[in-house]
Amino acid sequence: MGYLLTLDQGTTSSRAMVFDAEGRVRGVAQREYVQHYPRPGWVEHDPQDILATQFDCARQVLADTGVTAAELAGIGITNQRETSLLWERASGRALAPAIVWQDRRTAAACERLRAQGLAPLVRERTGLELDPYFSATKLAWLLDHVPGARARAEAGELAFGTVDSWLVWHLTGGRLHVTDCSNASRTLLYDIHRGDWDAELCAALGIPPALLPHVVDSIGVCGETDPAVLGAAVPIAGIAGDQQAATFGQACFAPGMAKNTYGTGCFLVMNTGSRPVTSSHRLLTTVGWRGRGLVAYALEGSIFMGGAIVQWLRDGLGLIRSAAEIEALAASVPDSGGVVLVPAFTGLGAPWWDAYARGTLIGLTRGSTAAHVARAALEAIALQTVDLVEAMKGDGAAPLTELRVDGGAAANDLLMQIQADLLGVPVVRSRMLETTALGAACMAGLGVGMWSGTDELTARWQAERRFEPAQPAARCEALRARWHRAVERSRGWAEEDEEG
Ligand SMILES: Nc1ncnc2c1ncn2[C@@H]1O[C@H](COP(=O)(O)OP(=O)(O)O)[C@@H](O)[C@H]1O
Ligand SMILES: O=P(O)(O)OC[C@H](O)CO
Repeated sequence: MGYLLTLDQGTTSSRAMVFDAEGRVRGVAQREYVQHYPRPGWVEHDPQDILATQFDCARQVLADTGVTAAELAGIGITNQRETSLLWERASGRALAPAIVWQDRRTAAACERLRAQGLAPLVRERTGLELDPYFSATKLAWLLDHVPGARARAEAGELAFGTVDSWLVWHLTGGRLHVTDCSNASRTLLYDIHRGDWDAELCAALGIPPALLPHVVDSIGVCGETDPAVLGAAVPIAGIAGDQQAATFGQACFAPGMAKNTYGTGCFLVMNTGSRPVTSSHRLLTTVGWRGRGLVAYALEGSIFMGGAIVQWLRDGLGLIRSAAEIEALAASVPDSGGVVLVPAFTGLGAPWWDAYARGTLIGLTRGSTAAHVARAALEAIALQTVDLVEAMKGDGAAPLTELRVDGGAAANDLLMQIQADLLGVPVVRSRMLETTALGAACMAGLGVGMWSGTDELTARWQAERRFEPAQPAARCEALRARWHRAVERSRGWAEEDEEG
């Protein structure tokens, strides 16, 4: 009974990991799956792909490690957030592709809701922006476009969920329709102060409450799996959105501690303690985690394109054959030669929140090369992060003494050095890069009482490498000023109605 299994359902891949009682990784299995871009600005996943890749990974990692389901003390689930699914309660069948967090099809709907004056109420109750990023307008779109869905939803025949709910539904053979408070806090429908769904927002956004899952703690047992899925009933003991889980996995337990995850997007999350802090710089206020006596809120800066820029250089432009190749290409030039890439491919998130911004490559000259574009791509990831750190400072957060980092693109040493230079504070890469899965494992470990508290987790956290700032501040200021000029040029570009 000494093992924990985590399911980490990410934007581009599903992963499963087995941890032992000391928090050591015993095995990992990963499967990429297909991204669908049916129209400009749209991003979809096949709900069956999500299930199949995730459950395959779970079975694979158990087989590889020789750990049986009966030896699992608990399961921790962590997931790409906001991505929205609608399914039939009777059959568990999804009625449409999942609308992914990056999808912009509801930009015009958000615009209309803003025009009705809804934004201040949304911000006050949910801590979020009225942006297509979040779940509720995606769900409303599904209800309006899947034939008969609205009437069936009103009749209680359908269920909505973010990816955690979808996984739990199928892990429990349809017995449990739940989401945890961190995922709920990304829907636009959850009052983060009262800790419950908000009837007024549901009405304003056209969401029948009968669709919504029951909200549970992030830490604690909420049910157990159907033995048919993994071979034995296993307690589901932790659930959290992937960025909250990564914050937990980075042991950012004290207020003021922050981490940045460089995955598909980049997500800077700062623990603000047991009370929500309101941002005046368009950062999000979100639930960190709750359960077993712990409560944390967080300020978050969300960037839609992080490592995904590197994927685009690989798949869209063919400039590199693998993500890792970008480092050598970008390092072959001392700077970007004046080239700036604003990766507003799916609009801009914090602190701009411009659903109509689009990708902009500017400053090209006859001397510009693929290497300059590669360097501009890495700089863009780092410059977006600097904007978030500045916004946090503006919100009264104490200046960061260091930034803890993780995620796939954090493996890139050049990117990490550029980040430290531009931030002017050390960037510390944790030994464990899979902090999302680790965070979910820790939550599950606390949830089943295998671990006593966060002190144990803090003691286990280790840095792998520290990147010290090495560039003069004046040069960094000049780069930021040029970046902001380019951002201005990217804004408000898409004018066509992409709602379809
Ligand atoms: N060496 C690298 N340099 C820059 N980006 C990288 C590197 N390795 C992976 N990436 C990027 O990291 C992302 C994958 O990170 P991951 O944490 O697995 O993302 P997610 O959880 O969002 O699926 C991809 O977008 C990929 O392009
Ligand atoms: O799958 P990731 O790691 O890119 O994370 C996605 C975020 O949860 C979206 O908010």
